Amino acid sequence: MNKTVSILGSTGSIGTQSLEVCEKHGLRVAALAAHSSVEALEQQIRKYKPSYACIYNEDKYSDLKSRIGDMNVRLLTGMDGLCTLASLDEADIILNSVVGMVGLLPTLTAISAGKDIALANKETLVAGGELVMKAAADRGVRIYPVDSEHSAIFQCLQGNKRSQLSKIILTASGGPFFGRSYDELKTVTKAQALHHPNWDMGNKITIDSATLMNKGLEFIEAKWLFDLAPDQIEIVVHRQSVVHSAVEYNDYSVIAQLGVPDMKIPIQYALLYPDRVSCPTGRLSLTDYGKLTFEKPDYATFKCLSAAIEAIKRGGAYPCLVNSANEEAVRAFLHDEIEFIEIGEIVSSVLDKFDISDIRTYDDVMKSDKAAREYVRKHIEAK
Ligand SMILES: NC(=O)C1=CN([C@@H]2O[C@H](COP(=O)(O)OP(=O)(O)OC[C@H]3O[C@@H](n4cnc5c(N)ncnc54)[C@H](OP(=O)(O)O)[C@@H]3O)[C@@H](O)[C@H]2O)C=CC1
Ligand SMILES: CC(=O)[C@@H](O)[C@H](O)COP(=O)(O)O
Ligand SMILES: [Mn+2]
Repeated sequence: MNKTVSILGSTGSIGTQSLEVCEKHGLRVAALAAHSSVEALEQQIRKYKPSYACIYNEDKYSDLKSRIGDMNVRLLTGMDGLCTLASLDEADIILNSVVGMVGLLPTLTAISAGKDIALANKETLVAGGELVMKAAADRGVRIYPVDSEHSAIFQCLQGNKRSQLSKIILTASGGPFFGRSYDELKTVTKAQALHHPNWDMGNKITIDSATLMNKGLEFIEAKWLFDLAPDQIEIVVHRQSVVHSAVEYNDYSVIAQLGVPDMKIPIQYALLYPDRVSCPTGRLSLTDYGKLTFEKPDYATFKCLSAAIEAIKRGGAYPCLVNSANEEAVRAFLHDEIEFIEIGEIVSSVLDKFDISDIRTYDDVMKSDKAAREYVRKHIEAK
């Protein structure tokens, strides 16, 4: 497996698991990037000896630079640095696992450079899905999904005709608050929201799972990755996170992908596609689970989910607006500025506050992003 990988977001949940996969299969790590985690990035640079590293936060640059003075690595910073790592000559594939729509420009840069992408950063496709998919098609670049549900769908498509797909079944764990009423959600705490039943992930996506915004983002991500109409996507709550998603074909045969809830499986499939070799994880024992359950989501209680679906049905800038509003609302919740219940209120209010506008360029995305964030910040300050 002599592939070379550039990892954006290497100190996070996906990034560290990707490094385990690289180590297990002898993939070379050409580049590592983080936002501010100087110590963790220093350790990774010492261990993996990349040619390039990037610390996005410019205030952390000199600290990291002095720590790694003895290492033969080119250290960069800021968005220019991140984009350099996204388009490295020596990388065969770029793994984008930064969090948030800040990952969009590196994704577009990787595509311009003709680099295949293993994409975990779902906000990229939510904010700029049409731009990304068109650019990838024009440049002949492959986007391998890392998100577990999208990897499952991608796996279920192998060996079948895309033209004979009738719909996909996108599974959702339901998060820590599945079954709670709207009133019950008013008193949940940050610690409870950060406790996902099945997955150990970064804070932002863990909150998204609790509000079910994650499933809304994944609905939009699936629309773009697999060229689906919204009515071809059915969301099913499956509490055990063993069936990672499924595809129904025209003959009503449904093909699903199953496995233990461990991101190393989809990460490895994206990095080593189409090879299937031993993964550093456990085996699935269906008899240990005994029972797998499937239920309908509660769209009225989990307002983020319905807002995201409405946004992609309306199209234009709406998916970007709900995503950016969510990023700001989650940031505020994590900083104890708002309550959990307000995240859904804020995200859905965006649909009434902004008129439809087109997204034709990266600058259009950034304008909508700025407008949504300003709106949310003012809303929170005015409280
Ligand atoms: N975790 C999971 O199991 C899954 C995650 N995803 C998606 O993958 C992405 C990453 O999630 P996750 O790993 O959980 O998140 P984490 O918060 O654990 O990690 C985020 C990583 O991105 C880095 N980062 C953030 N912003 C920047 C930036 N501007 N420039 C460079 N690096 C940056 C962080 O650095 P630092 O440490 O310095 O902050 C960190 O390394 C998200 O989009 C998420 O939705 C999808 C499916 C599953
Ligand atoms: C592991 C992964 O892919 C996450 O996106 C996961 O799906 C989150 O679980 P939820 O189904 O609770 O959103
Ligand atoms: Mn997922």
